[in-house]
Amino acid sequence: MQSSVVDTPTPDCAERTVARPFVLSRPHGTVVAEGIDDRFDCADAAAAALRTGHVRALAGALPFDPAHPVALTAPHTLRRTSTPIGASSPAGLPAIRVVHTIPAEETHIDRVTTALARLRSADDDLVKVVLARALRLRSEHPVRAADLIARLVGNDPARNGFAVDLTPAGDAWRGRQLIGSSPEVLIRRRGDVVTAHPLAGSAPRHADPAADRAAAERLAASEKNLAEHAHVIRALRAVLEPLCTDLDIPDLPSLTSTKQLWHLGTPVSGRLRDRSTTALDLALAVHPTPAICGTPTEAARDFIRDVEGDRGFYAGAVGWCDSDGDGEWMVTIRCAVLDADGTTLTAYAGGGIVADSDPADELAETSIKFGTVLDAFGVRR
Ligand SMILES: C=C(O[C@@H]1C=C(C(=O)O)C=C[C@H]1O)C(=O)O
Repeated sequence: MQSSVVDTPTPDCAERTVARPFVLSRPHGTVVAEGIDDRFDCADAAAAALRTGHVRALAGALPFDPAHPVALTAPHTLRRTSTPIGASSPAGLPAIRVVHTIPAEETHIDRVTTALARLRSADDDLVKVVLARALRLRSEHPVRAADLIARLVGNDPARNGFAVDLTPAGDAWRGRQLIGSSPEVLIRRRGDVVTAHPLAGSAPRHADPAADRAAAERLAASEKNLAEHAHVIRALRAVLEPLCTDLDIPDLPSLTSTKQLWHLGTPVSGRLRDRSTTALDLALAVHPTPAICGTPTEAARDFIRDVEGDRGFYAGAVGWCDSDGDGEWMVTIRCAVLDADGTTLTAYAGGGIVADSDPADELAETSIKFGTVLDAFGVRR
C-alpha cells in the first residue's frame, strides 16, 4: 500500500501518540507520523527518496552535527490536524528527579570563561559560541513519551511540543525518544512561502508584571543581546538570499516570550526561487544557525566539540516534509532524550556567549531554560 498525507479535522489526543515515530504540536496544528514505511540515517538519501517519489513524506530529527546520522522516518501516513494536541487531562507522572549535572556547574562557568578569552582576543575570529550543559534525570517508574509530550504541550501557552523516535539513527539511539517544547522555528515552507523565526538574546521573566515588562524592555535595548541576535540574522540572510526572492527581514528583532524567558525574535519571510527546494532542503541549508552554534560556524562547532563532546540531537532540528516540499522544522531546544528503558532522561540547555557575556549570568540562563522541561515534568528544584 502507498503511504499518504491526510488532513484530519479532529485533533489527536495525547494517548494515541504512544506508538508513533513522530508528533509535532504547534499553535496552528499537529503533525503525526503513523506507521513506518522506511527509515533513514542519511539526510541526502532521505531527501533523494522524497524527490524521486520513493517515499511520500519524511518526519524526524536532524542532529546538531551535520556529519552525524539523522533519525528520519518515512511514515505510512502523515496525519495533520488544524489544532495543537489536546492535553486536557494529562496522565500523572511518577516522581522524576535530577541525579547528575553534566558538567558540574563550576565546569560550565570555566568553559564560558575559556570561551570569553577567545571571544575577547583580537587575533581570534570567533565572535559568538553557544555553550550548553545537561541534567540527567531519573524517573521512579518508566514513563511514556506520550505522557511527557502531553505535559509539555499542556504547560506551554503556545502549545508547542514534539516527541520523536530516534531509532532510525542507528543502534546507539534504538528506542530512545527526543521530547521537548521548542519556541524556535528554524524554517517553514508552505507553497512558495518560506518563513523562519530565529531567537537569540534572552532575559528571565518575573512574576510581577511591572518587573516583567521592565526586563523585556531592558532586553530589547541591550546592545549585547542585539549583537548576539544580529549574528543569527546575518547567517540566515546569507543562506536564504540565494534561495528566496522578496526576502523580508525587519531591521530590529521584536520581543517574544515563553513561560520562563523573554527572547529577541525576528519574523523572516521570503518566496522560494525554485519550488523544487523542499522544507527538508531548507532545514539542511540553514542548520546550524548561530542561535545554537556560533559565528563563524566552523570555529564555533570545533570549540563546542572540543569542550562539550557530542551533543547528539540537542541543538539540531525536529520536523517534517511532504511530497509537495511543504514542511516545518523547529530548533531542538528545551528538550530531553528519554532512554529506551523509560526511566532515564537527559535534558539540555545552552546560551549564546559573546565578548561581554558574564559567566554567572550564563549559568543562570541555562538553569532557567531547563525550566521548560523540569516544570512540565514536575521535577523539584
Ligand atoms: C541554546 C538554546 O537557546 C537558544 C539560545 C538563545 C540565547 O542564547 O539567548 C535563545 C534562544 C535559542 O536560540 C537553548 O535553549 O538550549
